[in-house]
Amino acid sequence: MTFNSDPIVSFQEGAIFQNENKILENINFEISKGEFVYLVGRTGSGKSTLLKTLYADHSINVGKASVAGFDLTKIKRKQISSLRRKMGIVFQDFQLFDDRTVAENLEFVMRATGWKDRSKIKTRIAELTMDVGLSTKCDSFPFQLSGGEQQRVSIARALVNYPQIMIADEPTGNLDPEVSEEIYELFESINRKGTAILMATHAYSMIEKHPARILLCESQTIKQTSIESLAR
Ligand SMILES: Nc1ncnc2c1ncn2[C@@H]1O[C@H](COP(=O)(O)OP(=O)(O)OP(=O)(O)O)[C@@H](O)[C@H]1O
Repeated sequence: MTFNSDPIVSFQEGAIFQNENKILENINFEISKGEFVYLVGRTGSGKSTLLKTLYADHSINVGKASVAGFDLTKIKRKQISSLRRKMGIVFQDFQLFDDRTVAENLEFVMRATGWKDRSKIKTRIAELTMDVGLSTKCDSFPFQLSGGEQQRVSIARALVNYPQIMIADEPTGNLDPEVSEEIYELFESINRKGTAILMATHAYSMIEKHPARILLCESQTIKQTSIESLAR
């Protein structure tokens, strides 16, 4: 049996621009399959731009950059949906359809990504809502849910197609500490089942409680750091 140990994310000498402005350069890092990695850095340091680059919402033309086997420097528009099917994306502001129930929010993404069989869709929705602790809320609308529950729906939506990596951009930015703790625990349980996670966050107290490798956006590049250096 051959074991494929290629990293899920790999950058070599990458540089990312916003129009003609350089946002990040000398980007050199890898994320292994199944790894949990934090991305930290001051406001405006380039975290969101890096994450957008990973899901091909922002282009990269300098250096080497790949995610889940896709070369981001060469990716074609028509390949982007295949790339995104290998990743789950979670935002700070949930981005749910307010006029659809939890089940309908999930079904919408499933149908948009090629799911057709009614009974398979139903079974997957039951699994997903169970995995994120929302089994009893399938028929609720987002406005009937707490912020933490809404974020659980968006995490379930990101998991629909069994992603190899989840990209989360400040997923607890709108949540209080107690609820944030539950969301971190949920990400940890998803990670234990084998999905890599790259999470941008400002919540150092959460990193202390849930340690993992930390990448820092600083001085227009990406460095590896530790919670001890950040706390100084
Ligand atoms: N659409 C855009 N057009 C022009 N400049 C942009 C755009 N988006 C981001 N920038 C600039 O790129 C730089 C990096 O922004 P980015 O949003 O990636 O930072 P961030 O680290 O995610 O910040 P935050 O923690 O506040 O989310 C900033 O200087 C920002 O002003």
